[in-house]
Amino acid sequence: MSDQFTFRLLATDGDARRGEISMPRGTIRTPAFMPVGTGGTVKAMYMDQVRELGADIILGNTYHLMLRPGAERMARLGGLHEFARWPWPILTDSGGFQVMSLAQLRKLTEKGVTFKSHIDGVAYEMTPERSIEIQGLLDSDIQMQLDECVALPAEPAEIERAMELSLRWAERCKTAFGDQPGKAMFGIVQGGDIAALRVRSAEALKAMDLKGYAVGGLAVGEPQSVMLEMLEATCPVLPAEKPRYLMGVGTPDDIVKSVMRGIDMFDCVMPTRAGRHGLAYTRHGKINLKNARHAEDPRPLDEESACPAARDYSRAYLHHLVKSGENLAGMLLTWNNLSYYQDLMQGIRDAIEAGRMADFATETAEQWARGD
Ligand SMILES: Nc1nc2c(CCNCC3CCCC3)c3[nH]c(NCCc4ccccc4)nc3cc2c(=O)[nH]1
Repeated sequence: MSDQFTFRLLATDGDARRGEISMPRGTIRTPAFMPVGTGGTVKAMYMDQVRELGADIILGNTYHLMLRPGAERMARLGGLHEFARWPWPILTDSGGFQVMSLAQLRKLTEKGVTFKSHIDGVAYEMTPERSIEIQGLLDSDIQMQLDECVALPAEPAEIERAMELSLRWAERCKTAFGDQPGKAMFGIVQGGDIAALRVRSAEALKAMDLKGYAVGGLAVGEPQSVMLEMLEATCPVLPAEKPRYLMGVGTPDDIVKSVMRGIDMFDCVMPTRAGRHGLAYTRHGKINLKNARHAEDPRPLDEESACPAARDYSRAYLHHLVKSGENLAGMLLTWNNLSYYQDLMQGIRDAIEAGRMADFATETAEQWARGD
């Protein structure tokens, strides 16, 4: 059977890449932003709205879904695509990052991590093998290896230990995943803020000949400059013909700068979480609709947007909804924010094809700085 997971480079502009991932469930245009659908839902959105905004792929969360409704139950219900009515590609994180940030009483050993559910205190063990098994039960299209991500700043010895453990877990995940045509398992580069460890991690993962590579261990408290330096150290080592996914990133500015250093895929809770907290992302920068200055502003967020949430509602109305705690506030602002992020990605893809990524970066930064 011909390989059903392919990545094609369509254009490059400096280190920026315009590409396309083809999978049985659909095509992913890169650079891509992947909306986060933690518990099988992109919060405050209907799935067909998410699709209409231009999302080719969404994220699911192994940690949340294994706790509720449960991986075996999800499989009995036909898998996550059927459950959530999203027939296109889904990428699932391995759960390790969420365990370390959400679960209680975590114990990490060579074998894996044991923890108690933050929902009902039930004890679980997550090993590389079980993480891949759960992602398979969810019928995930792109599965992430189980890894250990350390928060920064951290001691070099600690960063090295976690990086080397993650490499051993990558081997175990590769073995557990086996050969699943049409699906992919991505390795995750670790190494904290130490370039030499990043290079060692990337070289070792490259030797495993995986279908794609994530850069993890970033957006965990380090300055943007350090994150960008780590990308400059890591991306040149990764195979050019495989996709690169920067986990948990980020703001529009993070995304533009990371694309220019060779990243193809992004995920972040920012646009959805911020939307539920009254924050709007627009071409002119971030707007906090809680602020009283919007109370009588009749203008929409962005009259040139194709998204009704950005074009048809006054800031005064959005301010009212936010102050009143209305559900519609989170719905409209999430709709606006995801629309803005997908428009940003479309702008980036067009700019790379036109060989004008540097100009695009300058223009967008000027617009954000202008505010309104
Ligand atoms: N396996 C793994 N996952 C990581 C993640 C989770 C990515 N989103 C997963 C989705 C799956 C479902 C939920 C999320 C990260 N997220 C961040 N930063 C988020 C920073 C942030 C925090 C809050 C708001 C905005 C940004 N760094 C990350 C590093 C790693 C990593 O090394 N390994």
